[in-house]
Amino acid sequence: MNGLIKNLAHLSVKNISYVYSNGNQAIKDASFELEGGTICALVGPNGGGKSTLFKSLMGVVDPMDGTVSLNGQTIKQALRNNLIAYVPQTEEVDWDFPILVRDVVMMGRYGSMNLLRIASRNDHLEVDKAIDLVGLTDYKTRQIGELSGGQKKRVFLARALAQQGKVLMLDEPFTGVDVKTENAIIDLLQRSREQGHLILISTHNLGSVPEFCDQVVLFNRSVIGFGGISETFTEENLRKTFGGVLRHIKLSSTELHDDDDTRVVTVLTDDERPAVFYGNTQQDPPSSTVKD
Ligand SMILES: Nc1ncnc2c1ncn2[C@@H]1O[C@H](COP(=O)(O)OP(=O)(O)OP(=O)(O)O)[C@@H](O)[C@H]1O
Repeated sequence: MNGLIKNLAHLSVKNISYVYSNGNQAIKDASFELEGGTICALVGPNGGGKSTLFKSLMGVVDPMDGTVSLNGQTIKQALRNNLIAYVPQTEEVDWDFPILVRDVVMMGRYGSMNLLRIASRNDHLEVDKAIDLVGLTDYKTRQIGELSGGQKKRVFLARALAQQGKVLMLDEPFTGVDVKTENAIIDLLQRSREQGHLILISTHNLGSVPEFCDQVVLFNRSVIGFGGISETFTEENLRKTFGGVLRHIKLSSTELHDDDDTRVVTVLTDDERPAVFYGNTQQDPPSSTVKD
């Protein structure tokens, strides 16, 4: 959070595969590489393997084949060296556990403390700063279970910011948050990118991907497409990723507009009526502006 980070991250995922014990193949021969100073979206259908990919990058599951490394270190070494911060899906957390907001955020500092985990003055300062950045200073001494869904997400974002890892991974941080909170989170991620952090974010909110991400990994068991937003986040690639079923996908890219019409287009399945969305308001489309 303080100034530019040194030695930018280089995350390398090479030919990894993972099969759950019940035979579900969640990842098949996936490869991509990312550098610090980037926000990369991880996009794919439900059950497409995004969370399992995150778990592989967090060392929670061990790929049967392939390798994951960060700056030449194995993921286990990178975790020990405190290089990776993670914001989990809200459902993965036990909210009944009695713990204060500031203590959750302090967990982000554990990797920089000694075995006794005695927080230094600097640890307290960093925790206060991170809580302030996510706008929760007034909630610092609240039990986390007493917060709303969006506030809980911000607590975990603060924990990740306080950790100051080179890589920040967020699993669906926008689910259930209001527009103001989403914008505040995007603003924080953009600031982290400017400092040189590598940010990998899984999201179903496809409309906002071109607005704040530089790169995208399109993922459905394997990498369907990977690269810069303008060349990779295309209708054709999205159709491949989602198996031809696109619902409420808003693309304002020129690919869907050969004219000066800048309205976003929503592509629906074949049996549904096409529609144009103006912000959040659905209206009947002038047929000439919609290509499906
Ligand atoms: N613990 C598990 N045991 C067996 N199969 C699992 C387990 N967790 C996930 N799977 C299966 O692995 C596949 C990938 O699941 P995963 O949760 O990684 O997808 P996802 O892209 O994160 O989905 P969503 O967008 O719905 O969160 C799915 O077919 C899922 O049913």
